[in-house]
Amino acid sequence: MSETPGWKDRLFGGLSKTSSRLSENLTGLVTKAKLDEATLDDIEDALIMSDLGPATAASIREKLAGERFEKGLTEDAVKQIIKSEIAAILEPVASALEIDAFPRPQVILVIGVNGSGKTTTIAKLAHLFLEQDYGVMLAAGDTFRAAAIGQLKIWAERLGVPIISGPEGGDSASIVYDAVKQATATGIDVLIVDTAGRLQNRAELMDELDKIRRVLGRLNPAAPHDIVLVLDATTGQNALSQIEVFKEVAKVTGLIMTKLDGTARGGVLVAAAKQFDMPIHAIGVGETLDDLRPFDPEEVAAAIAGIRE
Ligand SMILES: Nc1nc2c(ncn2[C@@H]2O[C@H](COP(=O)(O)OP(=O)(O)OP(=O)(O)O)[C@@H](O)[C@H]2O)c(=O)[nH]1
Repeated sequence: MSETPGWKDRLFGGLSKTSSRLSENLTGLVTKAKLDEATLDDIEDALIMSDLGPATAASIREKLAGERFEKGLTEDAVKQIIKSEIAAILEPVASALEIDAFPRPQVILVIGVNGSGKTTTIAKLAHLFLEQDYGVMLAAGDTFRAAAIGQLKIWAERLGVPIISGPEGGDSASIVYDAVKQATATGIDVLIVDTAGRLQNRAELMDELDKIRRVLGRLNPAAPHDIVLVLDATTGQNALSQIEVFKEVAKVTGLIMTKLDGTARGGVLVAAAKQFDMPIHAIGVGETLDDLRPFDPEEVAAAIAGIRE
């Protein structure tokens, strides 16, 4: 897939708050010629304060302790090690959403709490698939609020893709059923379904998703193919608790982390990768359609560490 011009700028620009915070936290720590235990402790604390999570911070500390730093200790040398550790953590989980379902369509359910960036992410995903020449359809399965349905319709119109929707308070499962039928009949490759994000009521959410699964299963036993959880990076550690809960309640198959541009807490992406062995499909670094891409672990690690080569 061709890379959108400027993606690297968006990525590095988007993650600049995170990399600046990391830099600030490290400033002054790396002035000594030797890394003693106290300095290592301070660096580990700085990494935890940068939201990378205790496990990542400990593994970077271990790496630093094992280095000899023959050319003297510089902040850049430390950042290089942080970068390669982050890349090694992101590598196994970075996994683009592939459209390979047969029979078509591939059904992607998108879940996430209100305000997480779910609707915008659906539009960005649709844009990404359209760029790859796939036929895309949207389904407004989050019938809880009229505004959510309206928002998705506006995106569908802007993108020029069909959308199946129903009234506010309507039955999500029947909307999804209609959407799959129509998508199948019209040769759509990928159906992206907006679903409810009511974490407040787990039983209700679980029932609703179970019902969608049952109804889908009648048309295509393999559907839904993907259940993608959208997370707002600005919520920091709270994003991690959401993964914990949604993983159980909604059988999430992969993650998308958005709003990495709006926060100095982008390290939470790394914490999520380390803590949960779950595919991370893409990241969002802004509000426009081009601001969401599958990511290159090396590049994201460099952007978080603040090293642009
Ligand atoms: N800065 C930034 N803003 C984003 C990103 N993704 C989404 N947003 C913004 O976040 C706000 C909420 O996004 P929505 O897509 O409406 O979120 P939602 O989860 O569907 O929320 P509800 O409609 O409230 O349920 C909007 O103003 C988006 O433009 C991102 O990657 N970066």
